[in-house]
Amino acid sequence: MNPVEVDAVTFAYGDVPAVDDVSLTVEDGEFLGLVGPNGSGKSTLLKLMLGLLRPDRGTARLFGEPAHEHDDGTRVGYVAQQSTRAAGEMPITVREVVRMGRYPHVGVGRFGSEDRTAVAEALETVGVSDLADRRIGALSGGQRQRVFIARALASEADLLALDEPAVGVDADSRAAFYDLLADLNERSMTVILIEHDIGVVTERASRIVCINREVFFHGDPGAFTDSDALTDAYGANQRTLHHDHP
Ligand SMILES: Nc1ncnc2c1ncn2[C@@H]1O[C@H](COP(=O)(O)OP(=O)(O)OP(=O)(O)O)[C@@H](O)[C@H]1O
Repeated sequence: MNPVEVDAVTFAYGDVPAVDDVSLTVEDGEFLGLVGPNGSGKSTLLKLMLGLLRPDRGTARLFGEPAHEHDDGTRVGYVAQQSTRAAGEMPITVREVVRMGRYPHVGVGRFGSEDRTAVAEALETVGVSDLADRRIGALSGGQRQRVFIARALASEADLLALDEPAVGVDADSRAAFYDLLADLNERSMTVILIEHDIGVVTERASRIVCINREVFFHGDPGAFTDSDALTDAYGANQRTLHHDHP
């Protein structure tokens, strides 16, 4: 079953159009890079895919269900724009953040040894076990992103959706973080990454979608680099679009 299927989705914030007639499938195990200029609708499209917004027209399905009905907190790990920065204000430890990933599984029940093991393994996988008892605010931006990935892993997510997760993080930590994403993807995690650094995405993603309200390109990274999609999308006057891409 495909993690994400959006069909002819259109969305506006009041009279501000954000996404126009976008159809897109994210297949199990792929690493999708979602790119486009500022304000081109990337975050909005991701929220539509995850059911955090409901389309004005068209349909969005998440693991086969209407996306907005998929609200049980499992299968999807979402790292929203700036969320790692906001987390810096939270007076809780790294381990506590990762434990939150178990809540959908634990429900009103007790946190058992299986849950503790899942948390420990998630911390280990992203390489932050030694920081587990530190306050999240005492971590660097790069370390914090890893903690959010660990939370998703602890929740046994099959899909990681990240909205510019590395804003404000130094170049070395960013590269290491993206390598971690590529690693997880190789171990069968489906990844959707919004990223403004085109180099980062074309190096690591298996497929690229470039949007500026509409889809300008959808295909493999090599073809994207060789195409005019980038210039078209970035140069587009949105009301007088002229392009040949589906
Ligand atoms: N909550 C909101 N209320 C009103 N308009 C919004 C809201 N969020 C986004 N928009 C508008 O919708 C359009 C698409 O925004 P969106 O954040 O999806 O783009 P983006 O490609 O993710 O941008 P960026 O790369 O700058 O983060 C923009 O014109 C933006 O100003």
